[in-house]
Amino acid sequence: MTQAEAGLPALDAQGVSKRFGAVVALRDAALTVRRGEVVALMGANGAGKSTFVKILTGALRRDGGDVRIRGQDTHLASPAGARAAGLIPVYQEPSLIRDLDVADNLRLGRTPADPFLHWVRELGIPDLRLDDRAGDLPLATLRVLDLARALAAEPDVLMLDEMTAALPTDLVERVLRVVRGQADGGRAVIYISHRFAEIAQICDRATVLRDGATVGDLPIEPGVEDRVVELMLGAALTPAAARDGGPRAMTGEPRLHVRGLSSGARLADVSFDLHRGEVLGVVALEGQGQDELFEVLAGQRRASGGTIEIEGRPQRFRHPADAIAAGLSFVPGDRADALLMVRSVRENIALPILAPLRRWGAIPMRTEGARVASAIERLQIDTRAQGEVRRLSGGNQQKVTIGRWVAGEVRTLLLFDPTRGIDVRTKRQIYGLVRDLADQGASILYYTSELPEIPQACDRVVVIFNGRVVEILDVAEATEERLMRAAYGLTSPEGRRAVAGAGRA
Ligand SMILES: Nc1ncnc2c1ncn2[C@@H]1O[C@H](COP(=O)(O)OP(=O)(O)OP(=O)(O)O)[C@@H](O)[C@H]1O
Repeated sequence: MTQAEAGLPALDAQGVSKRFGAVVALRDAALTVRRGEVVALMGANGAGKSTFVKILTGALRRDGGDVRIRGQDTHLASPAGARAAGLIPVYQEPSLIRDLDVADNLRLGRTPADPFLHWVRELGIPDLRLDDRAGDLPLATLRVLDLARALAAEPDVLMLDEMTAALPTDLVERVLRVVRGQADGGRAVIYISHRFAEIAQICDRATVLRDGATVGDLPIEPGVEDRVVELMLGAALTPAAARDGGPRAMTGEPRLHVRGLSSGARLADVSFDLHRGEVLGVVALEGQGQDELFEVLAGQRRASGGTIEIEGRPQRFRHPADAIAAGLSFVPGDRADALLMVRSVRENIALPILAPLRRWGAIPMRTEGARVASAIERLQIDTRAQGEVRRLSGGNQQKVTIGRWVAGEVRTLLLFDPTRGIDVRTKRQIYGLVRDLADQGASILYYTSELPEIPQACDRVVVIFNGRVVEILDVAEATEERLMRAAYGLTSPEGRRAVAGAGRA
């Protein structure tokens, strides 16, 4: 690199536009990033962030605008061309081919194994084997592997789209350290996220997109959050309504009674009760058995021990249909598992409504239509590209997975990290929805990788460590510090007493 090049922005994009048929995804997007900087790219769901990154990495062609790399006007015609120019992305959805093992995936992407494995260890996954089949790995691991692959390519400009959204807190910390380290080592980073705490921790500036246009570029300093939200939404966000009444008294027979549940190597011994009208939070670091717990409850994986009772009746699930028939509705963390990608928003939301109605002959379209419309409205799903769900922005796809259960009549909802990739305003709507469902008598098990969500949405919280429940707390006592300590296996006497109580049949 010449000295003149070194002084120029690593990447400078101005006036970028892009349409998909009638949908204007970008009108006037601009972004500049220099070496040594982490720039946050922010915007509400559907603002155009992913489209912008795809243009900057050659995955999509822009309709108009200029892109300069180290001062050179550039037409990025393909992902390979962008890679050659040093622009490397990590997208929202895992990119490894599920049917291949890790080694074959590396070969396919021409990723050198040694630096890849170095970054995998650095990022906190010490036990990865190259012969692991990608499809058998948890979503969080797949995301970290995508990042390790990008780092192994030694990017000039690293672009991370919702990198931490599926990660538990311990992995998030490592990722943030590594990403900041990249910039401190002289690289440029573009960081898309809906999490302000992370942005405050590692970013230098925030560029804000609204409806496809850049509307602000601000240095990160104390108090910038409100200004960013205002720019993102075009208005100030009304303060979150305080939860009224505190946790309700949990009396009577629990709706879901789980005792000594175990499965595979990770889920060792989990017991808890979930009551009617209750939202029970689940907190755990990566790989503590939470994935297995939800899979067993959803009928996707067999329990090797323990019991599940629903309203006093013992259950044994052999298939997801058994869990659904027993009234358990599962929203998985990986939306690719939940959605029919080439079907419409309406069909995806109507799926569980139609299944029971079909048994009675003709489908009453009006009832279905009204329920679907109400779910779309309540979750503010952006339906500009509603013909096929795969064309929606990531956050809007996530809303469809939740809308499906809001539109139906849900009794027990198993939510696994439901706000992954969801913007700040819609997150609040989801907490409100979860509370409304509970007020109407639904029971909700709510795993979240974002601790600040617990007081917003939950009545009580169980913390799982090493496949076991180590602490059960009322939300009033569940400070972030206490939850983190418990998540690392450092529990309190009160929490241990509550766990001992739940262990009694
Ligand atoms: N292939 C496509 N065909 C039609 N419309 C599309 C396509 N890809 C994106 N869009 C539309 O472009 C708009 C911007 O989407 P984009 O994914 O860039 O948003 P985003 O800011 O990344 O949102 P999120 O925070 O939800 O990930 C959305 O209305 C989306 O539906």
